[in-house]
Amino acid sequence: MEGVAQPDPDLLIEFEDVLVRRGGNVLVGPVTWKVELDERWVVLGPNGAGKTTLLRIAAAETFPTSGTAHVLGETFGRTDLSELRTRIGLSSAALANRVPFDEKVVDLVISAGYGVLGRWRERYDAMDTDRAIEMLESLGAEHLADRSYGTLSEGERKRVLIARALMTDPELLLLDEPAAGLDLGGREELVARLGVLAVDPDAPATVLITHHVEEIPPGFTHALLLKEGAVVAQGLLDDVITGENLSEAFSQSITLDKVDGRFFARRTWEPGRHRRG
Ligand SMILES: Nc1ncnc2c1ncn2[C@@H]1O[C@H](COP(=O)(O)OP(=O)(O)OP(=O)(O)O)[C@@H](O)[C@H]1O
Repeated sequence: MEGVAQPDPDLLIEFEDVLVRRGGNVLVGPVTWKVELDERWVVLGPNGAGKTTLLRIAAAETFPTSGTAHVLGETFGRTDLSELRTRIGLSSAALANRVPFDEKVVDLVISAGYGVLGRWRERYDAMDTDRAIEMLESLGAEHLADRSYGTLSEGERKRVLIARALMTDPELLLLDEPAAGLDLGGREELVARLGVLAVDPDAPATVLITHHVEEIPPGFTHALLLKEGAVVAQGLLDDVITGENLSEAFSQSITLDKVDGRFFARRTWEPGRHRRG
């Protein structure tokens, strides 16, 4: 691995020309991206833009086909990715689908500390339980502790999975579409919780994937906008989340509003455009 650059100790994610190719197709890249300690990033783009593929590299779940990837100061190709994964909190649909329905919520949160999904011990330490309840509290989900995962609503499941991702006090928190499938109330509740986390100086650096600007919690600082695997724009949130950039990413004219620190987007209304004849 001679010639591979040393990681910058101030960066949690440091990608240089990272690219993922499968079967001759470029799924994402080349992406050069740097995430610092106190930053909260949103990765936004249409279906198939490559968001999850990029996040899976940040989650140490997959290698890039080319380029250089450093996460938490570790260099891909030189480090044990399974070790690295223990330092990262991840909530994703792929993970949600693997949770046994009869798993008790508090056990699901605790088991993150042991790097497993299902309950694998008869008893956990009181300290483990206390911390799990604390994490559930921070997401407003402590009342669900004794319920089984299968009985939870979609919104409750999302909050429990984020509590689980926080259980190990990760250095990096990765949230893949945390608000997907939630109704308006559920989305607003989650966005508010994530907004509190975003401004907490003790919270880990966070990367959140979404298709919808309405799901960007207040307090988020940066954005990476993808289209067909390529970066449309990246940098400070207000510089990236603009009508112009969204129009480019979503291939239609988008009008954007910002109210109370939140973004709202819609297709630009063009009178007569949909009239027949
Ligand atoms: N293992 C794979 N082999 C081939 N193509 C893949 C593979 N995984 C993903 N893709 C393709 O790569 C592209 C990017 O997928 P990815 O899931 O990263 O996009 P996304 O932006 O997260 O999409 P969505 O918003 O719909 O979840 C898509 O066209 C997808 O079909």
